Amino acid sequence: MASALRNKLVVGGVAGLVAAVGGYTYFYPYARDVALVNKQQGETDAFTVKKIEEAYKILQDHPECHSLLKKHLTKSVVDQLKYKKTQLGATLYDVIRSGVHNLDAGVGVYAPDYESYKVFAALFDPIIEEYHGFGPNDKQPPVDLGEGRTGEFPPLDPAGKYIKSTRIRCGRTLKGYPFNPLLTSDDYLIMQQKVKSALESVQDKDLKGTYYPLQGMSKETQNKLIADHFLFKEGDRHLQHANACNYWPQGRGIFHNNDKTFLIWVNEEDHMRLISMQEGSDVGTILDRLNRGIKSVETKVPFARDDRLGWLTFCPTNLGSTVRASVHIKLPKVSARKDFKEICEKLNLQVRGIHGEHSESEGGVYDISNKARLGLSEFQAVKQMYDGVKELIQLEESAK
Ligand SMILES: Nc1ncnc2c1ncn2[C@@H]1O[C@H](COP(=O)(O)OP(=O)(O)OP(=O)(O)O)[C@@H](O)[C@H]1O
Ligand SMILES: NC(=[NH2+])NCCC[C@H](N)C(=O)O
Repeated sequence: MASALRNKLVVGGVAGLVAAVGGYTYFYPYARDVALVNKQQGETDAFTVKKIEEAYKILQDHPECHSLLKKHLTKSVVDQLKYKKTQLGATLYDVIRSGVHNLDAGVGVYAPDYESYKVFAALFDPIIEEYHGFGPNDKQPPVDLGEGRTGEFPPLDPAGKYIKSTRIRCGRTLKGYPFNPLLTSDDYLIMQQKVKSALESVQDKDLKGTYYPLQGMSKETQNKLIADHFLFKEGDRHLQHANACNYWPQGRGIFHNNDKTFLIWVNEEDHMRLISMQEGSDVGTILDRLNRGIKSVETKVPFARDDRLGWLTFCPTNLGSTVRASVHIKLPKVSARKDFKEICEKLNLQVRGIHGEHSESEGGVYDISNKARLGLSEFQAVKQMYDGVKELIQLEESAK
């Protein structure tokens, strides 16, 4: 028996919302996937426990695997965590499966839901500590987007000798939803609708734009957007093996303004990635645009934040400020040095290739960004990139 109360409903004792999406009406329980949760409660089944034990062996036996997962998934951590489950049913195997199928991964773990960071803390905490330098008793500082202080970041390379373009992105999770592996097909449609409606109400002239769902987008358009560095790639094996690409391309898409200087990715790795980018090196202007973009969206869709971990993200490398500020830069002399990567590491910088993570440099152009995102504010994360890149440019100029 179902009793309707405006758009709220109770079906078989379960309270939920009725949502109309794409011409269909869905019943959406407040307690997520109740039937599924009931089925999944209790200890991890013997088959999964065996898979976890086998995974441990695969990682340890592989001489070329150097991931943080391998390092921190010790026998005692396996024994401590192998029977554990979150309320939504995520097991240790769900956390590690990407790194077990991708032995070349640098990190190798993802959190299927928010609770995983707590239930599987014996694995996540040491990985987080090694990646961000953020200990178990540390706490993410309060939000500081650097509003009113973006003038502290004048163009890094005013003459345009080294930097081609600059990009700052952050990630956000919609409150009340788990991460990709636990999202249902309906979740994707509902979340997409929520974000799309929020974006339609953006009034700021230079932020205003259009949402383009991936479903129905021609391959040609998609590939052009990827080649031009605006859209996420498809078929990332790290995400695929994390079970993060279910129902693809449903619920995935991109919003952008006319100039493609303010963009939002929907339901790729994170529920949302907000991006501000443009040619040149005017970090202050780019940060100011991103900040206005964040403000205009967060009033419409509430985001999930944890007191200790800051803004929540699917991958532990993105927690906290979630900010990756990067430049596409050509430094012929410095990048030819054998110790180029070490120099960058010392400056807390991460080096990537021209087509993003896990890609190679082309024509001497590198993607250089801040490495840490947790334990420092948004402003400090941008400053980490800014100061580090400034130093690299000075090194380039002083090199013989
Ligand atoms: N400074 C930049 N200028 C132009 N394009 C950039 C810049 N930095 C990154 N990009 C482009 O953004 C796209 C996404 O890159 P990438 O996936 O490495 O980073 P991300 O969006 O920060 O996410 P993640 O860290 O999760 O991979 C790629 O096409 C990449 O070349
Ligand atoms: N986009 C990210 N979350 N990047 C960080 C890690 C990516 C991948 N899981 C690895 O370990 O190499």
